[in-house]
Amino acid sequence: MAYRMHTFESRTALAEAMADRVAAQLSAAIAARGTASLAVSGGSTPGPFFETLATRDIGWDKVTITLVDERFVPADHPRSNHLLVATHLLKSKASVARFIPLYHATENVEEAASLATQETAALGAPLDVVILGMGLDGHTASFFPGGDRLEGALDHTGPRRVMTMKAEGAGETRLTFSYPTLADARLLLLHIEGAEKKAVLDQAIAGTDVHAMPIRAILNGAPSTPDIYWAP
Ligand SMILES: O=C(O)[C@H](O)[C@@H](O)[C@H](O)[C@H](O)COP(=O)(O)O
Repeated sequence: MAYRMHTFESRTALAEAMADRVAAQLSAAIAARGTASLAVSGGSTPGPFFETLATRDIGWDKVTITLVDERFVPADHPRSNHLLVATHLLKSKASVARFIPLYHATENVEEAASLATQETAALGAPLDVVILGMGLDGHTASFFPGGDRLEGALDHTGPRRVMTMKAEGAGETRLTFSYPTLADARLLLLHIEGAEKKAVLDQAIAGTDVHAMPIRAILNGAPSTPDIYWAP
């Protein structure tokens, strides 16, 4: 396993430190290449961090934000990760950032995945910053244990794409970047909070079966060494 652990006294301290780290990486990308790319996860954890990041004074007009994964629901649906980002991140100084959604109101989810693959290809590779979360089942992005396309999603030599994923623990059908797009980010972060998530992380570190706990594919063998940010 290769990772760097960053532990904080409080979730506020974590949000401030991670916002500084992400802002610095985005600014460095803009200085080096004129633009920056940021892919974020959804769920219940990142909201306060998004609010903090949105206050950072960087060249947000040169930043494109997208999602690590998305539920196949429209942007006005309460389970939408696009809605989460629009509410908590595309505001304040970050309101001028460009956003590329993964969801498209297409006939079927495969068409939406194909459109999202085309639209996000413009971000180039590697992405500058990828922020992952982790579920209590050890999933990350939409790499769920038992996912119908988990094998293809985790293929280190597979195409950089947005693909569909169905799994018992996922709720709606998902749209998710594949492993190659996420795992070689210039800055690869895993943001988890609480004692339960720490126990799941420890369990993931103690084992090797990536199908049982897909987060292991990030902790072990990712081209980029992930920085884990954790607070109780
Ligand atoms: O769409 C999603 O749900 C996320 O992208 C997903 O991968 C998330 O990071 C984990 O499920 C953790 O979610 P919580 O922060 O809600 O625990």
